[in-house]
Amino acid sequence: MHLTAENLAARRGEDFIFLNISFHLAAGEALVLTGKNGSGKSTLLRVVAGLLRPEKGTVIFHGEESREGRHPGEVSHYLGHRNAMKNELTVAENLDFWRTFLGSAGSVATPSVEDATDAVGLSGVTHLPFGYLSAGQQRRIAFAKLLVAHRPIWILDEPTAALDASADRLFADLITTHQAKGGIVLAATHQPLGLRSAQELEMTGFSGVDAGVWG
Ligand SMILES: Nc1ncnc2c1ncn2[C@@H]1O[C@H](COP(=O)(O)OP(=O)(O)OP(=O)(O)O)[C@@H](O)[C@H]1O
Repeated sequence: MHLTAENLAARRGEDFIFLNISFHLAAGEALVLTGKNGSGKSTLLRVVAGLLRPEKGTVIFHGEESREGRHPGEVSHYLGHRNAMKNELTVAENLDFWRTFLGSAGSVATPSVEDATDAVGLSGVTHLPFGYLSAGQQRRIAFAKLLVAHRPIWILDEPTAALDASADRLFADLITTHQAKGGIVLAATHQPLGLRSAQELEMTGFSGVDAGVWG
């Protein structure tokens, strides 16, 4: 299993945000994107997730079940800045929706909604409307979405924003467990996540493109 990006370039509006980005991630490996605000981290993650079309270049996932390459967006979880949950639905209804909607890639067993909320340190909240939870609790439930449906690639944009120190450690442990099972992780972050087998890519944004940083 591996994920390969070759010579990716993306534009927002008139400007190129990055050019010639290439990377290769094998099973169990992670890519951590760093760089200042506006440097293009979210843009690159959205390209890999299939939410934005690259201006040029390719990104392809090769799984174990088939020799054919697929777009990684088909086999990824994307955790963006927003939590992608409905405030008026309960935690259980939200997670049930995602479990059904996403299905499971492959035949990997996934935890129940209750077990997934336990795993993010929030037992006994599944009956509450999502909107009743605090910002940090909501982020934890958004993370539980990654557990209730199996996806080999996790694409995480600032996953630990709004979290306390214990949640930081918990997320790092869940990500490490995903990697240990052969999962691939791409994460944009302003704070070290302490991931294992991680490559770092520092994004420089439009000014970097101008200065020829990306060659
Ligand atoms: N929808 C859009 N239309 C035009 N430009 C955009 C759009 N979204 C983002 N941009 C621009 O693209 C550049 C890269 O933004 P991006 O969100 O990828 O940065 P980032 O590194 O993730 O930043 P942050 O650390 O603040 O989350 C910025 O200059 C931003 O203004």
